[in-house]
Amino acid sequence: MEKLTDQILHDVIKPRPEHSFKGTFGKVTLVGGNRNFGGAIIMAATASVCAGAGLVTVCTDQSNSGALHSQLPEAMFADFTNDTQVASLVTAATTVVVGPGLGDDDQGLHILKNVFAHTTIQQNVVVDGSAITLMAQEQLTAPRGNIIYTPHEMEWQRLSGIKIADQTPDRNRAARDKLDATVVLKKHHTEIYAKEQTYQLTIGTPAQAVGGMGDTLAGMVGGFVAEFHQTPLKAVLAAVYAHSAIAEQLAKNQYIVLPHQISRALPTFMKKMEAAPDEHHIGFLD
Ligand SMILES: NC(=O)C1=CN([C@@H]2O[C@H](COP(=O)(O)OP(=O)(O)OC[C@H]3O[C@@H](n4cnc5c(N)ncnc54)[C@H](O)[C@@H]3O)[C@@H](O)[C@H]2O)[C@@H](O)CC1
Ligand SMILES: Nc1ncnc2c1ncn2[C@@H]1O[C@H](COP(=O)(O)OP(=O)(O)O)[C@@H](O)[C@H]1O
Ligand SMILES: [Mg+2]
Repeated sequence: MEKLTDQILHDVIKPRPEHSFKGTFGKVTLVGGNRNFGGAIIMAATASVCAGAGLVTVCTDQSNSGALHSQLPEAMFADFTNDTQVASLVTAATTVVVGPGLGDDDQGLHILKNVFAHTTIQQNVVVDGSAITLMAQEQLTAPRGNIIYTPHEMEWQRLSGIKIADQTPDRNRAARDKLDATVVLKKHHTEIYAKEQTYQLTIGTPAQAVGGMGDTLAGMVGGFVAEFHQTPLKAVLAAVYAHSAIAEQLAKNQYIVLPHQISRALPTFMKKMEAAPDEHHIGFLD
């Protein structure tokens, strides 16, 4: 297993080209957030915006519209029960993030099937939270695209059939190979199962054990793969690393870290990381 270092940040986060516009940095469509879990998709969208995705649209329950706009005016809103609109927003995206707070009821299933029917082979598709649970429960076929699953250990148990206690690297890799996708297995020292290699995060803190932390990671992964689309796997690895690196910095002075604080720290963090390694100092929030 290859241990990730902050080199991955320097490999991925580069100064932005002068000749660019929002379209250069990808379009992310996020789908999730039912009446009860609106915060999940707002946190995910906040992470995508703060990571630097060019355009971000959120398909969610109508009741979340006001909260979304007041928290994140940079994002656009669509009603996730409008199948036609969701289909066209999914098709128009370069990256789709589906699942945070979607819910595993009939409404969530209907929306997920509509999303899965409209992704394309060129897109990155981040499948998180309820979308993973529904896929496992309903034995749904994976959608088209570069699929990135971001399960926690229980979601991975549901998707892979491997009980948490039996989730060894060898078994996880065999399950990944069957899925033919990138799997970000979230836990203390998250493991990333990619086609050729397995990577391990050796940073991160229990201060991250807070609801919404994974929703934020899903949005960050979506934002990074949209923005750094030339190197999608490295973008995933950099997002996973940055998420915990920022959390560790905040945890120096905080007992717990709020997920949105990670997102809000991203622009400053990324500015420090665009410089060559010897030009930055590690206390980037100082
Ligand atoms: N503010 C919000 O709106 C929030 C919404 N959320 C959404 O709620 C939905 C359900 O997700 P949940 O994960 O809460 O529920 P799940 O039922 O999918 O998973 C939680 C269960 O898994 C077990 N578990 C075992 N190992 C675990 C591990 N390493 N990490 C996490 N759980 C582990 C827990 O004990 C618990 O029984 C998702 O769509 C999620 O995005 C959550 O993210 C919490 C915050
Ligand atoms: N003790 C811990 N040490 C390091 N990271 C943790 C710890 N607990 C949780 N995390 C991280 O927090 C996130 C939790 O994801 P998830 O359970 O999906 O949260 P949610 O669905 O509530 O947003 C993952 O990225 C996981 O690696
Ligand atoms: Mg989650």
